Amino acid sequence: MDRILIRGGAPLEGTIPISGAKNAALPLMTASLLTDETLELGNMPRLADVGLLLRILGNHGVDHTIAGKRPGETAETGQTMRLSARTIIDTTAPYELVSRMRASFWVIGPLVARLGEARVSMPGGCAIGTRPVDLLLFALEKLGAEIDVDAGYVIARAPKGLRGGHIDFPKVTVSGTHTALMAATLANGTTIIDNAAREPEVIDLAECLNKMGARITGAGESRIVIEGVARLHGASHEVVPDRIETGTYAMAAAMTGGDVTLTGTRPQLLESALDTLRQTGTEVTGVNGGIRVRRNGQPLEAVDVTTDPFPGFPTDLQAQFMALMTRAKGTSRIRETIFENRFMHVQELARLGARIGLQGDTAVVTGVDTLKGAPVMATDLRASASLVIAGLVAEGETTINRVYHLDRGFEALESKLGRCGAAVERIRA
Ligand SMILES: CC(=O)N[C@H]1[C@@H](OP(=O)(O)OP(=O)(O)OC[C@H]2O[C@@H](n3ccc(=O)[nH]c3=O)[C@H](O)[C@@H]2O)O[C@H](CO)[C@@H](O)[C@@H]1O
Ligand SMILES: C=C(OP(=O)(O)O)C(=O)O
Repeated sequence: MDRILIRGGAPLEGTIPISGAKNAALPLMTASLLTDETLELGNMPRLADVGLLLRILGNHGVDHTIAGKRPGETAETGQTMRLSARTIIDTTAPYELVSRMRASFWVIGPLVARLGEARVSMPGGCAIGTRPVDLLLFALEKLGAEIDVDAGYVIARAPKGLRGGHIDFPKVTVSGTHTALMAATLANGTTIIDNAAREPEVIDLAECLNKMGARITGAGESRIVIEGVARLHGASHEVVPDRIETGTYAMAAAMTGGDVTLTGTRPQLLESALDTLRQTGTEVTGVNGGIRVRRNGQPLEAVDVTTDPFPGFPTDLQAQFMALMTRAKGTSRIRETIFENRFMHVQELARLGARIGLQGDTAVVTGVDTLKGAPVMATDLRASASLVIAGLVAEGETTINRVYHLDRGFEALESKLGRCGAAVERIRA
């Protein structure tokens, strides 16, 4: 297994291009199942999760091509992918593939909407929590699907097609909202989603679906209305910039006392996280085509944070912010409200000398003057990023094991950090 070796100490200085969002790319790819025409997706990140979803879609009969390099394209810039689900050859998504990535379960909505049936393995829990799919199934049932669970598979059937309905989510869920949106586009009649997730990735999916001929209004608000249509057609869409990658490098710049411009991204995608960063004493400004993050000499102030659905502080930046707070002046309380077990980075950060105590859903972080390099283990995707951020300022060498977690969601991490002066190197197994 590959490892990442970091020699801490250098402030990050320079420009980092931000990739297309993993968490938009994945649902957009599953949307290709809704039409027999070609869906073209630009600004697609090169990530392990994208590769795995291609395999899952391929199993259903989706053909794909990845456009050759365009002028100016580098390993750090997005690629263009074309997906064609002309004929669906299999409506089953097998355990072997679905168990490796939760988002692969999301094929269920498009499959049942277009073909009237889907058989998808239960995704199971993961390191950050149990992550049930009850609300996705609740949404499909509201649209008239019959749901059975047999031998670890969810079977959704709607032989006469889905019909519009009222989906009032008892809890905000991104995966539930994606599923409801995709399924309702081809349902007969009008669907109202209440308490919908408002994340930028939901807006991106809705915009792409509308380009494919769907009739969706209100994405980005708590109520989304979908007028069902008989069929969707091909379209071309650019994936929204990755706000989590943006926030991660913003925190890395703040941690190292550097000066970094993040290009190809927008402050509006992560206002809450950027405001929090400003409260730490970091200068954050919108610049033409990106965001500049600078901290020169001033100490980091401790700031309390609670994760929340968008527009709140994202759970996917909680670990990275915790890493930042390990070096702050004073004590920061970080409360996680979305996932019940998203604190596995705590013990790994402690190996580097961080002082963090856990009180139920809250981590209490007391800033220390120095972190010291050590071997650490990546436990999940964003936890891995927190170890990178800590490693960038730790004295000596930090080796991060189980890098495959990072490869799920951070495109070209070593070269993006390396071009800003960080000593980060991948040791291939
Ligand atoms: C691939 C992707 O886009 N992943 C993101 C997505 O995950 P995901 O879409 O899985 O997260 P959800 O918003 O659905 O989950 C939010 C909360 O609702 C719960 N829940 C969800 C569905 C359900 O049927 N029942 C239920 O109880 C979850 O366990 C969790 O506690 O949104 C999360 C919240 O912003 C992010 O952390 C993930 O990075
Ligand atoms: C938790 C994440 O992804 P997933 O939902 O695919 O596990 C994430 O992107 O931080």
